[in-house]
Amino acid sequence: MQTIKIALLGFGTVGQGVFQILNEKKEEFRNFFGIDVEVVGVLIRDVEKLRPLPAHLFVTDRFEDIASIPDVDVVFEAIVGEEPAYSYLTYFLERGIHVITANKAMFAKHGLSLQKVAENYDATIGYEATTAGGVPIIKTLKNLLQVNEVENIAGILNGTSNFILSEMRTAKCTFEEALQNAQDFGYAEADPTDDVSGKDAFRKLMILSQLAFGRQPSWEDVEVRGIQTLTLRDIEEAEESGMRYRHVAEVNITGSGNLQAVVRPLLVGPSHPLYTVDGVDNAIVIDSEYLGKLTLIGPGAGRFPTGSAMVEDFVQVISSKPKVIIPQ
Ligand SMILES: NC(=O)C1=CN([C@@H]2O[C@H](COP(=O)(O)OP(=O)(O)OC[C@H]3O[C@@H](n4cnc5c(N)ncnc54)[C@H](OP(=O)(O)O)[C@@H]3O)[C@@H](O)[C@H]2O)C=CC1
Ligand SMILES: N[C@@H](CC=O)C(=O)O
Repeated sequence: MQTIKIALLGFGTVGQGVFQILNEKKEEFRNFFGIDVEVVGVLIRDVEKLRPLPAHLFVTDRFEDIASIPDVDVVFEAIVGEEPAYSYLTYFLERGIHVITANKAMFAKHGLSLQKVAENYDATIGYEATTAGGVPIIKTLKNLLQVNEVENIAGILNGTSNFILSEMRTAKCTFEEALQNAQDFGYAEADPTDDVSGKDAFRKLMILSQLAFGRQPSWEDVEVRGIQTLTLRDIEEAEESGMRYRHVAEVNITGSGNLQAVVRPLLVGPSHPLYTVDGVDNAIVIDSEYLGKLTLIGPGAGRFPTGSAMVEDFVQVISSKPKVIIPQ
């Protein structure tokens, strides 16, 4: 049986989710695809940290160690920030190694360039997990775009912000308490300022814009506001008047072909499609030419939803690339 060798970059919330799912699905990979899946190396930053990893598994803080493992087929990347992630992924793609990433800070800026590298070297880059956690927004948009022009995308793209707003409203906790809970659940970014300032939702919106419209608006033209200034009183007052705060990111194309985007807290009423979306869920409303409005809702962050999105990309890679699975 053929063995697919995997390297993991990052072993935090997301990396651990991927590792666990790959292990739990070993039998299915054997039965359905006729492959053995083996994690051959894990890159982390701090080798002193205790980790739930088998003792025999190769763990290192040196990229060169991972890069020199022979015959790696697929790399999962779940580290933090633009660099060194962009350089690492370029390195693998240029060697024809398939890459699956959850790193939206890197992908919003360098996604297009990485996709070109992947194409040039007959490799694949999967990025479902960069946007809306476990919600299959990237594959849905790709499908839809085969027939439709997209006109507008609007949604809740940051699970931490939605979780905080929901906790403040339902459990009456303070912003700080709710944020601490989101961090404890593994929803928040390493630097949660990115979540509550709207920056994380903005990056995801740019990834969606690139896919839906083939381009992004100029970043400096996009108004980006987060939820960090909302108080418990603001949220209570909204509730008293039958409204709820949602953190909404939106991009649309105008009649003259310009892109307009905005990221901000919005007051919505009961008839709004985002009114009932609570907790860590994300929701995206796509308005397109023939289909009209399609709404996707589901877990927008966390170990297993994000890990699942990455392993789904992996299945896509192994089932569509003949050079990964050599037909028997
Ligand atoms: N948490 C979530 O729900 C989601 C996260 N993401 C994205 O996935 C990525 C990972 O997130 P998450 O797992 O939550 O983050 P964590 O902080 O939990 O884990 C990050 C992991 O990457 C390692 N790491 C960080 N920087 C480097 C580096 N320069 N070189 C080598 N290893 C490094 C860390 O090593 P060490 O353990 O030694 O510190 C750690 O194992 C991020 O880009 C995030 O934006 C995407 C969707 C959802
Ligand atoms: N911090 C992010 C994680 C997923 O992308 C979020 O809360 O949405």
